[in-house]
Amino acid sequence: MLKTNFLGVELASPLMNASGVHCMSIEELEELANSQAGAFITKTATQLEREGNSKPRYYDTKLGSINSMGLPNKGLDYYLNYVIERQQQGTQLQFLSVTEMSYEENINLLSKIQRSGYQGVTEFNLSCPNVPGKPQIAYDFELTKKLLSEVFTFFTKPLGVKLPPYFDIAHFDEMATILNKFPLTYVNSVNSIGNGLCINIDKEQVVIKPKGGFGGLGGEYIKPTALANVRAFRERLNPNIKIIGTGGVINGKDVFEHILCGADLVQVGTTLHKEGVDVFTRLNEELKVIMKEKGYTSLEQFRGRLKIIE
Ligand SMILES: O=C1NC(=O)NC(C(=O)O)N1
Repeated sequence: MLKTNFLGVELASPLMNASGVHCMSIEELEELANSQAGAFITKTATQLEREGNSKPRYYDTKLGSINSMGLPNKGLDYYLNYVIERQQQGTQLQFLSVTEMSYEENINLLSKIQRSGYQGVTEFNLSCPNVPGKPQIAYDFELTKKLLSEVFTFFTKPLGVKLPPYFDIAHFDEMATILNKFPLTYVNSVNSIGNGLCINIDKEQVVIKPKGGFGGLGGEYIKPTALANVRAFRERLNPNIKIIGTGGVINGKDVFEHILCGADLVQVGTTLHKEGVDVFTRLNEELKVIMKEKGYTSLEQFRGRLKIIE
C-alpha cells in the first residue's frame, strides 16, 4: 500500500530520515536500517572529520526545533566505507550526504566518490545555513550553475541536491531553470529555514550558543514553506527529476500533503529527533488510515494531484 519505486528499487515506505538527524554514527544508521523507514541517509559528510559548532547547538521547541550544528561529522571515509560495505551485503538503495567548504573542495569530494566503488545515491548538500562565514551555496544561482556544470563533466552516479527553502516565485523559476539543465536524480526540498532565533524568556537569552543564537528552523514552523517548495519544483522540474519532500512532518497527514504536492519520498527530521525511530511505524500507520478513508490503495493515485481552486 505504501510501496514506492525509487531508481528502480522498490521501497516498503516513502519515509526516511532527514540528513543530520539520527545518522551520525554507524549505530544510529543501523537503527534506521532496522526501522520501518523505507531508506536512510547519512549525516552530511565533509572530507575530514569536523567538531562542528559550540554547544548548546540544538534545541527542541513546542513547534519544532532550532539548530546550528555546523556540520559535525566523522569524515567522508567513515560513511563511504559503511555504505560500500552495506552495498556489498546486498543493500540496493542508499543515500550518502556530502558537502565541503569551498568550490574546489566540493569538486574534489565528488571526484573521490566518483572514483570509489559506491554505486548508491549521493545527496549534494547545497544548503547548510550554519557554518559561520559560509553562505548557503544554493542561494547563489550563478555559483550553483557553475558548480553543477563542472560536477556533471565527471560525475556519472545518481546525484540529488539538498536545497534551502525559497520564498519568491522568481527564485523558483530561476532555480528550476538551472536544475533542469542537469541529469539530476532528485531535488530535496527543504533544508531548515536558515537563521531563525528562539528565545528563553525566563533567562531573556537565546537558546543555542553559535552565531548569537541564530540557527536553522525545523518542525511545524516550516511545513507551509516546505510544501510550497515541493509543489513549486514539481510543477517546474523535468519529470525525470524526482522530488524528496522534507520539512514539517509531524503526523501521517503531513506525509500525505507532501506526496499530494508531488514528493516521491518524504524525510523526517525534528519529529524523528523528538520521537526516535518508532516515528516511522506511527507515520506509516497514520498514512495508511488516511489513504483508506479516502479510498486510495497506492501513493501513485494521489501523488502530485493537489487541486487548485478554479
Ligand atoms: O544542512 C544542514 N542543515 C541544518 O539545519 N543543520 C546542519 C548542520 O548545521 O550541520 N546542516
